[in-house]
Amino acid sequence: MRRGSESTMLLSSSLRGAQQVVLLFAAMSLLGCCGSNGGLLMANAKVIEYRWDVSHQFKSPDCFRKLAITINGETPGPTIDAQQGDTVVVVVNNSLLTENAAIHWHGIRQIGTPWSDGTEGVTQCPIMPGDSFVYRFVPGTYLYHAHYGMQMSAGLYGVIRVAVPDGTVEPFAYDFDHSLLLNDWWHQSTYEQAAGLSAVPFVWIEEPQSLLINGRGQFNCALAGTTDVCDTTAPECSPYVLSVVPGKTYRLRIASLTALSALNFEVEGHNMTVVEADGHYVKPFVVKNLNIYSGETYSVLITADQDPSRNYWLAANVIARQPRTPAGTGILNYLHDSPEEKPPAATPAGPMWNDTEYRLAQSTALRAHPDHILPPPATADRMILLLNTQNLIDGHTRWALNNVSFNFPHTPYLIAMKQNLSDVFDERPAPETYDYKHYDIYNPSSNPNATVGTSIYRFEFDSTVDVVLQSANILKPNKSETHPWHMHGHDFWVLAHGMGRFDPDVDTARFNLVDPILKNTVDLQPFGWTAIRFKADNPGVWAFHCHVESHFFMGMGVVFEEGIDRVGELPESIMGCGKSKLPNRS
Ligand SMILES: O=C1O[C@H]([C@@H](O)CO)C(O)=C1O
Repeated sequence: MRRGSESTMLLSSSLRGAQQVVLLFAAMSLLGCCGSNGGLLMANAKVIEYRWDVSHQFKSPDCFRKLAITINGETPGPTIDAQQGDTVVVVVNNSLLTENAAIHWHGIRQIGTPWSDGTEGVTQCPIMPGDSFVYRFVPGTYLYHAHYGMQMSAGLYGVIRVAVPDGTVEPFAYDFDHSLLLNDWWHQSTYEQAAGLSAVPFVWIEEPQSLLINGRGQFNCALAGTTDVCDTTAPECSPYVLSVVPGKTYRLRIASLTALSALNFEVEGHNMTVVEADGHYVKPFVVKNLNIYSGETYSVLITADQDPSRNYWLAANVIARQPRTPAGTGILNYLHDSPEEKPPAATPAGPMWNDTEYRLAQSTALRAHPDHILPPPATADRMILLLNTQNLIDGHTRWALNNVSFNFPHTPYLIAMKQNLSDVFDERPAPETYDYKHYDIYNPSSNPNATVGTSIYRFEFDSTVDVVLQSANILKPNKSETHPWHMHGHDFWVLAHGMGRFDPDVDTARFNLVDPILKNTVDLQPFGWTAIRFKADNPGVWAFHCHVESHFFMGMGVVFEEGIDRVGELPESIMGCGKSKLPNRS
């Protein structure tokens, strides 16, 4: 079982160089080894080194030219391909001319290496020259992306695939393995977007211009008004083509790093069997359409068993918000002489965007694979209710949890706590609940004011915590939104989803304690609630936030701490900003 079988990093880097940060990942053995500070590399373990140069480049992923943040000139960046037991070394050269960077390894739990999580303001200072980090991987499908400002939607992202060790059999079989990374894409720069979100009056980012499949989309250049910046014939924006051999079975690792959009993905004419979610095996179930929220990964199996005399669409459609973006398309290619030949059918339109019941049905269908169930503790030591609201603070539109909108300090919490720095964050406990008996989730709040805060939730080490996310009406009447919540440093059990107001006296009876799936990202539906449980067993400080980049930017997140006294000496490499840089740190 994956939880508890991870072990601690064993390598550190001696590499140093101007503008370079060295990231080391050690994927440790699952096979019964390793206490919390030990670790053996598997007999056939490899060290895989990646050298990444992060820079601004003009790119045209959807045919429209725009400044993007790239890795080695590309967006998405390279796929990290490793096998459990391998050590992955990523040497990052920060060539952004005027910006820092931070890269979060999304889904990697960082047990024993909380400083390696890559979250600016929470676990580390932004990437500075000469830093070195150690990371570890467990098998599954994960993601990496910027966790600094709004650099994620500028293109700084990619996929991590960790294969099981040789000789380990997965609970399903396939012939080929492909990754499909889904993104949404705006033509406005993220700097303009951030300025608008912070402005009074508020300027919303609106819906994306395009949806991308593996970094490729097709914007209708006629709408751009000028051919100087938009060229539909640019090879960069030709559709992504997945070529298949009739009769073969494909594992598609479908991953979403959208900045805003929830998506529905389908392969025209082909059923998909869902077998993995967020790095955990699921009880297989068949779908024609897959809902996927930002920060989630799924593996599905498809068999190329359809009429081989034509091609088929790969299609992603916006759901959960009124779509103003055409489908993102690619081609499933049976015709090896004409890989880009358009399929002879209309682009799949996906389900109704506002069919919440349909989305809820998929979310509740996700169960742990019968042979890979790790049951949750039967009871929790603490329950936190988090009311998600949109608020006005001094005229600014913000998101808040229990009326506190998160504003993270630029001295990372992890460093502040280990170094006993004072005045970095509000040390009063963050609010545990809200007035759930009386709060009307179906109407805009009668008092939209909230406060901005930096307080956090502190857990007793190894305790069991339930968090219930409650969504509510936004500032406008008759509207509530969908939020994908992502937790750093942990996988959590998804105990239940429900519609309406969560009542702890009644709804805890609905918790699935038998075969809940472990995930790191979960959807919260409009006017609904989602209950999760986790063990506070990973010493460190961890963000838990809405994975909609603009919502996190507008305060939609909280911070958890557990076992800070068990965190070893911090590597100097993570320090180098804010108060932690000062020689006199008290
Ligand atoms: O945070 C958001 O702000 C807008 C809207 O609610 C206010 O214009 C929107 O759709 C969001 O998701």
